[in-house]
Amino acid sequence: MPELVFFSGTMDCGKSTLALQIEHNRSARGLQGLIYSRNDRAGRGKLSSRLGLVTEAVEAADDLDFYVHVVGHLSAGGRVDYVIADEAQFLAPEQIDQLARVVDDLDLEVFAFGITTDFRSKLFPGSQRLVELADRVEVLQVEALCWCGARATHNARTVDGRMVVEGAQVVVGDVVGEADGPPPEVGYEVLCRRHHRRRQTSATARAAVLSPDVLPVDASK
Ligand SMILES: Nc1ncnc2c1ncn2[C@@H]1O[C@H](COP(=O)(O)OP(=O)(O)O)[C@@H](O)[C@H]1O
Ligand SMILES: Cc1cn([C@H]2C[C@H](O)[C@@H](COP(=O)(O)O)O2)c(=O)[nH]c1=O
Repeated sequence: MPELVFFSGTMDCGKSTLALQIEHNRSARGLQGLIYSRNDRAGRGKLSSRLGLVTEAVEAADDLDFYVHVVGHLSAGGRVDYVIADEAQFLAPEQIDQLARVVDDLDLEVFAFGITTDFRSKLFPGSQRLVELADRVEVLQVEALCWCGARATHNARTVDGRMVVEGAQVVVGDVVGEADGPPPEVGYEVLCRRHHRRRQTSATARAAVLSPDVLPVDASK
């Protein structure tokens, strides 16, 4: 039976890479997929991975109806064996319902990839609907790590290097590492829950080590 599968995880845990691998393995066997993405860092109409691979994709704008689009493709004589939707957290809940309809009414596999929660650790509406509707939710096997070495489960946003918990839900950007030079205006860092709650990024942890007189943790939190 075809399924709606939600591959979820933090930023930078390999979701887009897996999407490209699923696409590669299926197309190598002569299957044809429709690939969608939204707000990919590489630009409109792209699905890109940090490993350097990139492929063309249909940009899933607000007004795209997935069911109508797939049916249109089939009606025009196109072949569709499966559907891939990357950056699915940015999709509207109704678009997730349309993906479920593609599975149920067109008998096609749908693989959706996205982060579950935003920088405030709140569900994205698209991810919430995926958790509600997916046949399976798969957590990526390659764990992203917090600076402390624990499994990263949360996404932090930094503005000018400082972690923030207020702002627009959607700001396209990338994770920034210690070797990446001065912080960009808006960056992201994956953290474990403990350090997300304490708002301790790698930069603040480093600063605390350099200033041992400063107590690192507010015990009331
Ligand atoms: N230089 C590198 N060498 C090996 N693996 C890398 C390198 N750069 C990135 N990666 C891998 O790629 C992953 C990010 O892949 P990507 O598909 O872009 O993530 P996501 O879509 O989840 O944000 C990293 O977690 C890491 O495993
Ligand atoms: C946490 C968070 C992330 N985003 C953006 C930043 C990136 O453009 C994407 C995630 O892409 P990835 O391939 O999973 O790294 O989402 C956002 O807009 N708002 C957030 O809170």
